[in-house]
Amino acid sequence: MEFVKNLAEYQSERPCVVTLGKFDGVHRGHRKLLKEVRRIALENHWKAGVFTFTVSPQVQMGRREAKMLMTNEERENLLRDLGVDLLVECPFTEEIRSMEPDQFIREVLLKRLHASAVVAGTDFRFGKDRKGDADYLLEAGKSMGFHVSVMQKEMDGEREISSTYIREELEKGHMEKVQELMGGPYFITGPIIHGRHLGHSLGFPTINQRPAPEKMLPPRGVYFSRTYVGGKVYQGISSLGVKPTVNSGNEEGNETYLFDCSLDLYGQEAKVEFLSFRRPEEKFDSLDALKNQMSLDIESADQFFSSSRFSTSS
Ligand SMILES: Cc1cc2nc3c(=O)[nH]c(=O)nc-3n(C[C@H](O)[C@H](O)[C@H](O)COP(=O)(O)O)c2cc1C
Ligand SMILES: Nc1ncnc2c1ncn2[C@@H]1O[C@H](COP(=O)(O)OP(=O)(O)OP(=O)(O)O)[C@@H](O)[C@H]1O
Repeated sequence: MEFVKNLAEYQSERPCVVTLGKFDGVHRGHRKLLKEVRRIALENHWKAGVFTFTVSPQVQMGRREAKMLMTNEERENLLRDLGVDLLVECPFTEEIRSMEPDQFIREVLLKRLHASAVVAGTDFRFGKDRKGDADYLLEAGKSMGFHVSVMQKEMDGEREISSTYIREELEKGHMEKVQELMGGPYFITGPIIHGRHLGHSLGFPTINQRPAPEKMLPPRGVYFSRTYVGGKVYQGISSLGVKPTVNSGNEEGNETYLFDCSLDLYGQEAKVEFLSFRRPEEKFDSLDALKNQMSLDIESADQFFSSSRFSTSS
């Protein structure tokens, strides 16, 4: 996949079919557009392109409402896996914000991306003050000679699937619903770091991760999870939160007890999928009480994996 960060210095030689937007979470609605992009690209031997914006972690730090379902890197990796050939990640600068729709089409879509086709949802807006819409794009396509596909919104019953809808469900810890809307489980990625090494003495060693500051997290608590690390997949149980029983700090982290794993995994990248919420995080009076609860959690995870559709995937 070609990855372009500096649009001003880029000019595609080959034609492309492109879809545009934030694509946070790369949900089922987005996937519908991407499928159409791939179809058109294959049919015409064009590049399958996505134009999106860089989300600045600095701007978002500490602003809960601005948190993202995916980091830029997670989105990039997923788009690559979904068959995107060209990803343009553009900072949301004043220059871009103030472009009239016509100027955006000529300068960005035609000149820089060499777009021969554009794919968008019915509510797509672009250009200064969001003046450009799907109808504008269709008209421009006719007069300037590029194809436009406007796709109906993918629905969940009466409600349109959107990143906003998924954020609402994530805040409630409805992981099954989030998975259904996204088209895959909610996950975090990051290196395995050192914890306080208490896990071994408790009898439940865990891998520790610190999620990216801009990453939106489900409620603090215990989740049945699946982890990809070192080329393997493990079932397990994760605890997301601040560990109030053993910690006085407020730094949020994720700990995962992997079933059937005794490897040293420090420093490796891991992807942890949160499949189902089990219970909220608690502050226990003693380590023994915490340990008893962890045993119960692990028992319930065994049941979850043997009775659920995740039972065959480890
Ligand atoms: C299944 C599971 C449930 C947990 N639940 C809680 C909890 O409710 N409250 C809490 O303070 N810590 C909880 N923890 C975190 C433990 O406190 C933590 O794993 C232990 O202290 C080891 O930490 P360390 O890796 O930093 O050594 C849980 C951990 C796991 C694996
Ligand atoms: N449910 C959907 N079905 C089909 N296309 C969609 C759907 N949701 C968004 N799109 C289209 O995907 C592109 C990118 O959408 P974008 O990520 O900006 O919006 P969104 O998912 O609705 O998020 P938000 O809730 O933040 O507005 C746009 O062309 C948009 O119309």
